[in-house]
Amino acid sequence: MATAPELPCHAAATFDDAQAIVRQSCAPLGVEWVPLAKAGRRTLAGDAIAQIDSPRRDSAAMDGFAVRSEDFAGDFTRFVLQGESVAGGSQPLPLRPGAAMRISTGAPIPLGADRVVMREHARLDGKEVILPRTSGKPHVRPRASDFAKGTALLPAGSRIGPRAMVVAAAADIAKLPVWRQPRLRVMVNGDELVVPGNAAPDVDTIPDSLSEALLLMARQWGAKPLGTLRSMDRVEDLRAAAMAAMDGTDLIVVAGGASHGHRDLARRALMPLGLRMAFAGVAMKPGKPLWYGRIGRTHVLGLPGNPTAALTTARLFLAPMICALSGAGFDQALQWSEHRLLHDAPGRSDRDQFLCAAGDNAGDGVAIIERQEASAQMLLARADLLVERRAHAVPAVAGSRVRCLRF
Ligand SMILES: Nc1nc2c(c(=O)[nH]1)N[C@H]1C(S)=C(S)[C@@H](COP(=O)(O)OP(=O)(O)OC[C@H]3O[C@@H](n4cnc5c(N)ncnc54)[C@H](O)[C@@H]3O)O[C@H]1N2
Ligand code: MOO
Repeated sequence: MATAPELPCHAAATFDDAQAIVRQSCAPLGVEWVPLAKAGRRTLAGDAIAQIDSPRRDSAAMDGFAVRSEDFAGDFTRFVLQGESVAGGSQPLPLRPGAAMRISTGAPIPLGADRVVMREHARLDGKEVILPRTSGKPHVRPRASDFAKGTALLPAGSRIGPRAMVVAAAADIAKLPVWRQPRLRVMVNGDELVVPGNAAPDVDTIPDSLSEALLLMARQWGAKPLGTLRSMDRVEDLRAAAMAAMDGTDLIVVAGGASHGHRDLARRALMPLGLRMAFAGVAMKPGKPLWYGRIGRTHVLGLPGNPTAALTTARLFLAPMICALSGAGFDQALQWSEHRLLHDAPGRSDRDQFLCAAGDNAGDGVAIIERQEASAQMLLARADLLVERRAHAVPAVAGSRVRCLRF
């Protein structure tokens, strides 16, 4: 890791350098075994292996009658009824020649039978049943025809969502090896900040609009949010908050206090705790004050205080960090896609820009939102994409394709 730059810092790193530093610094935290019920949204650290065959035995695919195909003598044949096989029942006796066994979907097929005639095609007559000759599907699911015991059903690296959960449960897996979730704490600082819902009576205050959003983003990308610590604009306050934040935490996100103001104290407060900086300042817009370092094993990401800048940089840095720490891989959160610009995008910038934009619902069009102020917040209500405009890029005309990230 690079050594701590002197304060005040300049926009030291390029966006690509900063991404490379963070990518290299964030390795998966370790493996733990969790019960299936706790495995949702976690990332597999090893393959999920089938513990049983599915189906477990040759089974009926329909409710009806199990028969031998060779017993059919004409278009309709009369069979003697021989007991019943039900789902959850044990293997029935072998089917006698000329007999039909009542059977339900999922029930084991008696030895000798090779076909199930559906219930709705059968005519019962006392202790016998008259069945039509059918040449279609035999309605038998052979043992292990879905998967066999020992098969790797979900590869390491899969995220457990509802579909994977069905597969793991069907495989009779009790516990899964998953990567440990990074435990994350948010620190916000500012004398002006109050818990949302408490600002109205005092014009000197504003709602803390970042804490819950950052915790939510963290949870969405696979972290275990531990909560927020708020502090006033005093070094001692911040330091006390940071000491509390360190406890059992893998990743601290500090929002605000990142810039050059004499009250922007975040790094100054954390230095005596052993903070080692990797970069402070990135040539990007928004996000110039972004910084990253470590205190021991704890990662510390410093976001600019301006809310849209904070959320944009969190999407570009925090989300991939969480994915990397939780075994899903840094790039899991950086799935760029190309969209068609709905208007000209003029202007060259000397910094890489990541602009709030709105996709059109119908196609792959995207419109950059006009007022791009890092302190603005209302635009986030409709900014579902970030458009990348690299430094010194030539102006883009309507219809050209731009790289975008889901925001
Ligand atoms: N002289 C300079 N001034 C500024 C620079 C610069 O390079 N030189 N950079 C500007 C940029 S870019 C940004 S972004 C901001 C970032 O400043 P800080 O990270 O130090 O953030 P604060 O000063 O603490 O706050 C800035 C602004 O954001 C509001 N804020 C902070 N936290 C929250 C929160 N949790 N919820 C809602 N709003 C929050 C805070 O009230 C301030 O209005 O600095 C520029 N200045
Ligand atoms: O870059 Mo600041 O992060 O523009 O608002």
